[in-house]
Amino acid sequence: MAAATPLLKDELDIVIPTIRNLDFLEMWRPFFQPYHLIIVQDGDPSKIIKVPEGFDYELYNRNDINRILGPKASCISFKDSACRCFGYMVSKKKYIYTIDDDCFVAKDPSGKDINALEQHIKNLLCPSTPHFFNTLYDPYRDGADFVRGYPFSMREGAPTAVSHGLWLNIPDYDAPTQLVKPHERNTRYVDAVMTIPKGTLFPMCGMNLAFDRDLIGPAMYFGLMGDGQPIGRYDDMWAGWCTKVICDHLGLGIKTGLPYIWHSKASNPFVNLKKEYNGIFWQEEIIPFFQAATLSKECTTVQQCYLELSKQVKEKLSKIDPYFTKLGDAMVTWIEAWDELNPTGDNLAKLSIADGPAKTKK
Ligand SMILES: O=c1ccn([C@@H]2O[C@H](COP(=O)(O)OP(=O)(O)O[C@H]3O[C@@H](CO)[C@H](O)[C@H]3O)[C@@H](O)[C@H]2O)c(=O)[nH]1
Ligand SMILES: [Mn+2]
Repeated sequence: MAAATPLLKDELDIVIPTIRNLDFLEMWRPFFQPYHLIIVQDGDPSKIIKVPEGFDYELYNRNDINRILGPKASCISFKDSACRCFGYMVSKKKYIYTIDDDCFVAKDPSGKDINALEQHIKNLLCPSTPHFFNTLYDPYRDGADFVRGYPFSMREGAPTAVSHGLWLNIPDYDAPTQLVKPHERNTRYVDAVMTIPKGTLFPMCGMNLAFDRDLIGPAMYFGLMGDGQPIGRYDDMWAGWCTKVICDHLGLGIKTGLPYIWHSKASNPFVNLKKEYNGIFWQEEIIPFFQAATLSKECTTVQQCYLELSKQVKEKLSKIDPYFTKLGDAMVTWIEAWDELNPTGDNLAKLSIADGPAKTKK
């Protein structure tokens, strides 16, 4: 009997930011091999990244990013995993899964390998419930449903834009927490997927993340981080806060919980503290900004929402630090670059990327 075609095989790209050889793919081969990979090589572009045989991929290094985006490449971070968002921009697929190269296949309590990609796809393909919390968690999962008192008029749910997975072993802690709890490991496997309620922000981690690129792609800008910037390790957080405000405005859902991956390596907490330092103070003002952010009803596309948000960032956050003026401008550049690489309607003909990625493997 012919093997089943993997779910969304030709509709999903796997985006991996990296500074090292991608041996970790060997463990993911059973789950990832059928899919196309977009590898975003950070750091020194002259370094050769080895990719195991048998994977279909395209690889972009900094020279490629500069060649493809020209001056707009300034919005893509350098020497920070935030560079991964370039992969979202160049993809032509409806769905994206992004994973760090120190994340491996985890096992569920029965000892079975977890196909994280398959669970993310299930999360994305069924609705979310941002407008009314279901106390039995995801009502669309086998063995669950809406509980008594859940309005029948709301049981269709909302389209799911983001699936936020979690991590066993090394938890995604900030540097201060990691410094005081260096040996803490996450051993708790919680068998739940839940929708983050409308009006509630959350700390989005880019380590094990999937999203519907058609629904929310332009909001997944990972900001200006790393080299030359006063902040790092707030790339995914920034994208998550912008994305949640826009999802709430557009009536889209974000889920968190399963699947788990095995996060194998803790990065250096002292290095991380230097990267996070400003963010730890700034977020005390950034969060109230996003909590209060509203978008006008004329904003009906992600791009329109994002551009309106960028104006508010410059108006209301620049008092914290001039960095937010730069970030607000970079948010505009990101949208311009996104629309240039992803033309719709009459500007389709304008597309002329000099040539494709430096390296591809079919
Ligand atoms: O300069 C860099 C450093 C790393 N990368 C690639 O990015 C990911 C994450 O790197 P790493 O696992 O070393 O970092 P963590 O602290 O565990 O990552 C957490 O911080 C978040 C980002 O700020 C990240 O999403 C979290 O998982 C790896 O694939 C590295 O190869 C890079 O591209 N450039
Ligand atoms: Mn890591």
